[in-house]
Amino acid sequence: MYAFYSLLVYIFYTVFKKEEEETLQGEHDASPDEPGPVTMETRSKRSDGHTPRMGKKACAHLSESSSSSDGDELSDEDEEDDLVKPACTPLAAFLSFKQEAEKRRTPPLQTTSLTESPLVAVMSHLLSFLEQYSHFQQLQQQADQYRVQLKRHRVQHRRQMKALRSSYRQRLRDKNNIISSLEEAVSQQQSPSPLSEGESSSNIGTPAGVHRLVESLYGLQGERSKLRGELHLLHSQLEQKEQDRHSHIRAFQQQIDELKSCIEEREEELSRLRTATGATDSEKRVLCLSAENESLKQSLSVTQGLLQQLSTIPSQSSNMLIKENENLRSRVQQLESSLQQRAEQVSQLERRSEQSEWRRAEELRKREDRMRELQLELDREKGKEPVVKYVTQTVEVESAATVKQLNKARQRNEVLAERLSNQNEHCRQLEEQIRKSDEYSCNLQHKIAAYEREITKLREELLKEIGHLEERKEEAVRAAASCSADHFQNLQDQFFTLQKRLTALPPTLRSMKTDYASLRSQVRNFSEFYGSAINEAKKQIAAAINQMSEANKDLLEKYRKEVALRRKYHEQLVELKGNIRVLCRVKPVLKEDQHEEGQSVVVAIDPNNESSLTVLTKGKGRVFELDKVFQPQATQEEIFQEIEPLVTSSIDGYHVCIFAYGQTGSGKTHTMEGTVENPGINQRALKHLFHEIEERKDMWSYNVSVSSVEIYNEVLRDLLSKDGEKLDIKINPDGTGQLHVPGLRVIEVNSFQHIKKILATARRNRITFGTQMNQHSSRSHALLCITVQGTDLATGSKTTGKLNLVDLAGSERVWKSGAEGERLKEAQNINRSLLALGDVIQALRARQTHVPFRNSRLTYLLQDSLGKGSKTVMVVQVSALESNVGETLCSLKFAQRVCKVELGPAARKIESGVGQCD
Ligand SMILES: Nc1ncnc2c1ncn2[C@@H]1O[C@H](COP(=O)(O)OP(=O)(O)OP(=O)(O)O)[C@@H](O)[C@H]1O
Repeated sequence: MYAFYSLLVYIFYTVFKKEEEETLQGEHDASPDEPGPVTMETRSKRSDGHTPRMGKKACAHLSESSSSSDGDELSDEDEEDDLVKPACTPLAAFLSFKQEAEKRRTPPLQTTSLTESPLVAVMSHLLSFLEQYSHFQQLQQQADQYRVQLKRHRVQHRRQMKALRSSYRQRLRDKNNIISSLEEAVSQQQSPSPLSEGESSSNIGTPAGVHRLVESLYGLQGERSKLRGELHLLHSQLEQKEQDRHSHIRAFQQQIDELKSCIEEREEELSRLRTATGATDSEKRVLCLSAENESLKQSLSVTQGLLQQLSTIPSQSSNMLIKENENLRSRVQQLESSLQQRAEQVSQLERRSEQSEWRRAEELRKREDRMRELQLELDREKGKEPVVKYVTQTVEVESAATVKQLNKARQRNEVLAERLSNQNEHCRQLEEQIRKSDEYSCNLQHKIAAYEREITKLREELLKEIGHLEERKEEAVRAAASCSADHFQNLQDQFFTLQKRLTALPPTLRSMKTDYASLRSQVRNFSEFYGSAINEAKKQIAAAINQMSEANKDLLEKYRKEVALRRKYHEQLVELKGNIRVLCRVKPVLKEDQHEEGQSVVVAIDPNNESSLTVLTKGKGRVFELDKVFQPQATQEEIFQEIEPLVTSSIDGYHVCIFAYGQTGSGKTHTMEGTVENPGINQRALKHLFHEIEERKDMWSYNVSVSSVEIYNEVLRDLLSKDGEKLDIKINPDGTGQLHVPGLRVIEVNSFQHIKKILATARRNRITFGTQMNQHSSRSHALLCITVQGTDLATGSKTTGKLNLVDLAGSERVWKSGAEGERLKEAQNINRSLLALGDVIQALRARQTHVPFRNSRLTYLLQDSLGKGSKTVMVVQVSALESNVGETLCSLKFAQRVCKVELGPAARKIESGVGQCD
């Protein structure tokens, strides 16, 4: 390694030594007239500030050769000196590098981490550098020679030109003198002098004298024109010479430019090589700085372009913003006006609602007063049936009126709800619009922020550029001291142009600044105004929504109150009448029922009294008082209207039983089941049930389950199961004491459509046969049991309501129906179970401690619905025909007995979150 370094140092030393020797040799060999190549030493000395030998020689030579020249030539010499000077700088740098290398050679070699391959690389770089450098030197020398030759030629040419010019001028001056003297002479001859007047007069007087004078004058004039021609010729020659000189100068200048470009190329190559071979940091820095300078120049031009663009952008964007601002302002005004309209509508609705509420409250107060009066009257005259009936009728009338009013209120509520939904939709649209406006404003602010950033960036760049230019100016001023006059002039020109550009820039910047400031203030004002307008609009919308929701809440509250009141009235009514209600439906006389011609109708109904019915028997009219008697033409809907409140009670957690009783063929199945086109109580009740559940879904959640059984010949059968297995009635092992049927299929239903299918299945599975009295006689009691379990969403309390819909088998007189065999057995079982039902009713009416529920499957199964705290409705079906008068009387007598049963106040089956409280 040491050997390698020694070799490297030796190579360096040898190369530089050789160069020094060559330089010294060149110096000694150089003649004073022809300056030799400029050596490293001379250049280094020049760079160090010493008088260069070569410079001295050149100066001596030039001063010798131009001893007769004027001040212009001296300036040319200076110029030559300046032309030579820049070539010394790289050489000086290289020499300093060499000195450093020599310095490094002296200390002992340190341990180095260089391996063989980097050293080889360094050596190869150095060799290539030396090679390049020698080539560069040659080029420099050539350039110097060319420069000196050019200078010499130029000086010689100028001298020649000056000499020529002066000789021609001299000659011209001589000729002019001659011409002027001749002209003087001629003028003297033409104007006779007063001193020689006598002599002249004597000469003029002779023709020979005059002739001589004229001849001499002509001769002089000819000579003069000749001289003028010569002068012209000289002038043209001079011009030609001048042109030649110019062409020579141009050619030389061209050669100099080519050489300069060649030198620049070489210098660039050398700088590249230097960078590659590990040039000093300062050189690298210079290169980087020059590159940065170039990039800054480019960025300055880009910046200027951007500034020009930006000077136009703010005005455009500000116009856009102003337009947008106006649009948004108008939009906000529209929103405000629409909000005002909505607020007015809401206030109108509120006023109307208040008025209707006030009227309703007034009516309710009156009704309550009336109820109280009636109650008092009832209490006073308890036991007097007519009064009860009167009260009942009055309450019914009032209840019907309340129902109508409630329907109206419901319709009004629906309209209001629709309006509210419209309002909500509009509010949503407004909110959407506001949201979009917000987004747009946000985008604008982003754009403005981007502009701001760009402007700050540009400003920073501009300031940097100004600083850079200032630095360059200072550098130029510094360099001016050492530069030639032309170069200084160029720099000065550049500086002035830059200064002009700098002075031209601020107005643009100022205008841009003012534009930007105005735009920013506009945007700030706009965003403030827009933000406040949006906030105001939002507040108004929120207030309107609150008002609407308040109004809606009020209406809902009123509606709930109305419903609760209605329920209360109904309960009061039921309690007044007793918890068993008996309705009577008279079957219309159908063609198929008139087995014998001329059968008369024995049942009469008073159109003014809906609760009494008269049966003509044996010439006498027997009046039966029931809760309600329906005309033969009464529709299924009318029947259901009467039952509807009880169905609602089952949702509230009451046990309700609705059963149809009557002789065979009297229309029980028609009333309970109906037909597909004209459904009966079962379907309507379930429909109503689901409707009520839907209405209460905000406060309650319900589970509805259904089971269906038939009791045929005292045997319990599942109507929803195909296997027809016998079922048994047992006490529920859960300890509640309630009955249940193990193995009974209970289906949970969640829609009316679902339950329709279940009803169809039950109907299909029920046993029917044709009898003399009914072609499709139901030979069993059918029970449809609906259990409604409700959960209060607010409190968590649970209710369990039951709705038993019973289609009893028809009682029949065996002798009359002609039943035999199986039909006879069926009829006997049917009659037995109906008798058991009668016994139960009797026991309940008589308030016996023991009620024989277990005497039949029917009564056992209906125990829950016929017991205390239940609500029961019996629809007694009667035929109006004379042939059925006996059965009609029996049914009506039974119905009247049922009417007298008191089940006591109905109890709601409700279970709180903690325990059960019936
Ligand atoms: N109100 C009515 N309007 C029209 N038709 C009726 C009415 N009531 C009953 N009917 C008709 O009378 C016939 C017998 O009625 P339904 O089967 O309902 O009697 P029922 O009491 O159920 O008899 P059973 O006890 O034998 O089953 C049916 O064809 C039915 O359509």
